[in-house]
Amino acid sequence: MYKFNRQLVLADGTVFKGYAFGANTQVMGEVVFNTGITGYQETLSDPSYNGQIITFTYPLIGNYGINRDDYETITPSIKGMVVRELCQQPSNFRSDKTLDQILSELNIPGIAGIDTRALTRKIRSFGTIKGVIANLDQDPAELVAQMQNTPLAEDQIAQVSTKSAYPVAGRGFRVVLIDLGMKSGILRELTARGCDVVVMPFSVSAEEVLRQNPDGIMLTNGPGDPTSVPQTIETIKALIPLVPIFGICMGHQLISLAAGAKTYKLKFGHRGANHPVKNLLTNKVSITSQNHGYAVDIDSLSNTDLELTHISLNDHTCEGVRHKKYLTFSVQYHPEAAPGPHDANYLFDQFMQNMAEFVTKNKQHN
Ligand SMILES: NC(=O)CC[C@H](N)C(=O)O
Repeated sequence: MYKFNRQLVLADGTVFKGYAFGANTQVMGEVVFNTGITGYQETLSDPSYNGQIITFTYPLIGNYGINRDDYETITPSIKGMVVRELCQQPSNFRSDKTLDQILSELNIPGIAGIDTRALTRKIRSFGTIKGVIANLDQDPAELVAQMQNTPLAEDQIAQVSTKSAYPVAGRGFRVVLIDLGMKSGILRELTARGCDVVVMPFSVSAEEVLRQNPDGIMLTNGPGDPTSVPQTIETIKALIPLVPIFGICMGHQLISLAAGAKTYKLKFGHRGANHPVKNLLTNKVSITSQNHGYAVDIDSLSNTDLELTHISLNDHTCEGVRHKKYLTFSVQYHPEAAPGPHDANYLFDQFMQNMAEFVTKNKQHN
């Protein structure tokens, strides 16, 4: 029989004992749960999870291994991983290492053998909560005191955004992508449509963006509280009347704030690949990939030039908006669909159409 050798201690003093995998290091983070049945590689490498400890509700994780292609960033920055059962013998033709191996290499600890149903029910009832993954010899009371004295990081976007601008050349529309913690899938969807992308840091000014002579602006996903980047909100405010904008997740929240709406923190957020969203313009429902802890306040949209276009069918929160006058729209979920499903991929085509309309109207060359 294996012996317990690691613990997950929550800020309210609850202790879950389990088995160590991944790196042998102690971490603190916000404990959240993800309801995807597959997609653990995309999830562990999604920069929007920066600083978080992810619990998977699906009971077996690691069964198709880790492959070369499915990373969403080169340097994953989750704090830790909590699973019910870890698979150490993956079976898939693309697999080249185990989940245990990659987490060791990335210096990220995991804990297995946890009653993830009990943990998830707790988060659902009381909300997301701080937690520590530590070896069993650490005193839980001391860990709780440490958590109380350590606030969660406030500069999360700065931690994961690119430090300087770089081009990803193409022959199509010129897109300035403001990197708030970009998932590679967003770049993949733009380059698949031929876009000539310039990736810029979150702190970029409107003048620096406009100097690239963009046909459109892409605002990506990103970690933490959307109100923590006031200068990015100012940049977006200045750009909305000038260039078509497409926002995803954090990008959606920042467009809404720039237009005068409000955001708030959800009790336990939406994380998974199975969230139903209704498009109010077409009455169609998409099954979507999601990862967010904040949301746009629907009531606050009434004081803005934005209109509600999508809602969550689980809790009726805001899932998308568009501008009444300008070619700006955004969604709270992930149409780049990594790990899938692909229902909402059409939104990238909508962005291409908006850029075509803008170029035809405003950029007729002699
Ligand atoms: N994936 C994202 O962009 C998430 C946005 C924001 N960090 C939230 O939790 O709501």
